[in-house]
Amino acid sequence: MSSLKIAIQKSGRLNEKSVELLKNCGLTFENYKSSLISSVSNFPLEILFLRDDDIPEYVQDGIADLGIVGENVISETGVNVHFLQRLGFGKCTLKIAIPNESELVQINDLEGRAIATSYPNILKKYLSDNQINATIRTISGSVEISPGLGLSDAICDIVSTGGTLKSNGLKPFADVMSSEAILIGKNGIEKEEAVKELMQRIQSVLKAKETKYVVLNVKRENLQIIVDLLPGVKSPTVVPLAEEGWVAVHTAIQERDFWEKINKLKAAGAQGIVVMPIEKIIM
Ligand SMILES: Nc1ncnc2c1ncn2[C@@H]1O[C@H](COP(=O)(O)OP(=O)(O)OP(=O)(O)O)[C@@H](O)[C@H]1O
Ligand SMILES: O=P(O)(O)OC[C@H]1O[C@H](OP(=O)(O)OP(=O)(O)O)[C@H](O)[C@@H]1O
Ligand SMILES: [Mg+2]
Repeated sequence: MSSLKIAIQKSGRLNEKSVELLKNCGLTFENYKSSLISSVSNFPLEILFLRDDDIPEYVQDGIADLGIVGENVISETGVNVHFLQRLGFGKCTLKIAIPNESELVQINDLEGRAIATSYPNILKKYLSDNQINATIRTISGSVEISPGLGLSDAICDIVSTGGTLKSNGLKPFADVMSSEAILIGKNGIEKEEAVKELMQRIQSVLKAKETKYVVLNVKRENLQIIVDLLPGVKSPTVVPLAEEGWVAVHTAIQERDFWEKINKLKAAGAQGIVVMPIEKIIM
């Protein structure tokens, strides 16, 4: 069987999580920083380590079959690729930001102003959708320093914690797009058996990540309240404890419901609650 090729970021914000995801899918490969291509020994896949800006076009042109890249970069390059899976990491927002002391109040106030960005195409579309004429100054990095240097009145760049804006005396002004890492494929690749297999593995890893395994002890008389709170993947496993009248309940709960459920479980008499990560969930 000929190998598929997947392009991931060589270094930077998405590299570590992309490698971790592929390893969690059971793929075995060398991850030397110096090698730009690595073969997976137990799956028909080669990994190309690239600058993230190049990944969408490599996938569109079929040089790579698959890629992991930020939605922002896909939009900026305007490629025609297939979105296979949102991956839940690399979450950020592309925002317009202005100096703290700026007199701009609403987005229409950007009319006639200069905005520095590494995302000229996304910004151009945003401005045109909002019928604003502004000058776009394209720079490739360290965008946040440009208002301080007198190069622009505003910036359009990626924000996550907001720390970089703050330390450069800027404040958020408008949200342009939200983004996360996406698995993309060249058109038609989703029909390949190996891609289906890889997608199934990725989905089971993602599903496991958002779920926790919970074990707790409860008096049998309170069991029904606990079972009602914990539907589990199918239904909870209930096993008797050595101590008469007590049972252990094993189940899975969604990470997002975690604290709310844990407090309700404690209120319902649950004791010795142990919460564990899950590696994979195969449905
Ligand atoms: N602060 C952040 N928090 C979360 N995700 C981010 C953050 N900054 C960037 N990202 C996401 O990670 C992607 C890669 O960011 P990074 O800063 O590593 O890009 P880069 O410097 O252009 O890398 P390359 O050297 O590959 O061209 C971005 O396109 C975006 O999707
Ligand atoms: O809101 P924050 O959490 O501060 O993150 C935002 C910063 O993160 C990204 O840069 P990165 O640190 O990846 O460096 P780079 O621009 O050199 O790629 C982005 O370009 C912002 O500058
Ligand atoms: Mg880049």
